[in-house]
Amino acid sequence: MPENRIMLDVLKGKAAFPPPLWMMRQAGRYLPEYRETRRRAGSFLDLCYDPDLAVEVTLQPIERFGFDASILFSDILVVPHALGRDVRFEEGRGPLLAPISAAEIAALDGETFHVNLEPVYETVRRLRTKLPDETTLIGFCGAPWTVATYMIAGHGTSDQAPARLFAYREPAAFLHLLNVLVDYSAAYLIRQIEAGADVVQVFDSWSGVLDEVSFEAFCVGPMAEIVRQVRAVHPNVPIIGFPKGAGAHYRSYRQKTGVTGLGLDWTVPLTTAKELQRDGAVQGNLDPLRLVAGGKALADGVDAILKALGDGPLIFNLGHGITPETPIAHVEAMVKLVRSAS
Ligand SMILES: Cc1c2[nH]c(c1CCC(=O)O)Cc1[nH]c(c(CCC(=O)O)c1C)Cc1[nH]c(c(CCC(=O)O)c1C)Cc1[nH]c(c(C)c1CCC(=O)O)C2
Repeated sequence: MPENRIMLDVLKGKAAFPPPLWMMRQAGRYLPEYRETRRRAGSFLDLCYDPDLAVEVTLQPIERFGFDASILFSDILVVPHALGRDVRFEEGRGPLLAPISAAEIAALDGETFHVNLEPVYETVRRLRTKLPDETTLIGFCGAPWTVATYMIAGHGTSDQAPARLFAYREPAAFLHLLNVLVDYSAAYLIRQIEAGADVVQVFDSWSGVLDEVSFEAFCVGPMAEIVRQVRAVHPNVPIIGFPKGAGAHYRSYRQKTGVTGLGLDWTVPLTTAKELQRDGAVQGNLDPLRLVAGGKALADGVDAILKALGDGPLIFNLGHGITPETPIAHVEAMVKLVRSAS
């Protein structure tokens, strides 16, 4: 592995200034070239499973902005899809799944899991050969809790009430679902690493809707087990955990799961982020809407993060994914602000 992948140094706890920079959802609808490829692909899942097109869209933001890291283009819902669940993406409606029952959870079968995901592994292999040597390649999956919320409700919700109720009413079935997702997610990350991913990130986008006991049981426990399983095979590959909305739980999340890097959403105060940085690298946490607004809102947000966190191990990122309405000129301005900072 080349010495010059700056993000890997930061994940080892070293400070780098200006910090390495990438954006969650950096390949997406705010880019006209993404929309063009997407039209050629047919369905969204066709795009995820077509290595030619998935490589193409993964590289688009690297070619345009020269980010320090490239994230595999795929989706967290390919895991339930590869486990045989019906998953669709409808224009303007987001993901639609067949809601899973307790009986279907007991019958989940991963016999063809890796065969189904082979196009994703092929995408990772091709990416590692095509990317500039100094660009870090990030593989990813969804955290068991977040993936379970979509499997249970069948669609996105604002508070994940269906999954929370299911967890309380059907604890045994729910626990089994989390355990299945832990094992397959860990195996999926291991295969991505073997295909060439330098770092893996686990997205727990819905960890912020849980009470203390449930956060511990549904987010921390499963993530600790994923980290254990991945490290047992690949002890030196950094793992970034992004428990969005974890608030007061962020510190114990890192301590109990053992993640290398901690993704922070934009609501985490920078004084708290500074404290979290004492235990290792942090990633974040610009409000994506500052990037939509641009101008002073953007400059102030970037400046505050760099001032607070720039002298420690920081990976500059948004506090969640970039939104489709973001002007490209604002992304260019953000890159300039971060890279020219002194
Ligand atoms: C919850 C979640 C999903 N997917 C993901 C998460 C976790 C991160 C987060 O909270 O945003 C993760 C994800 N989804 C996608 C990536 C690609 C890599 C990247 O560039 O970051 C990643 C890392 C592509 C995508 N995944 C999706 C799109 C847009 C669909 C399209 O192009 O038609 C992209 C580029 C679809 C998707 N996929 C998902 C939803 C809710 C949606 C619909 C919302 C939307 O439309 O933005 C599930």
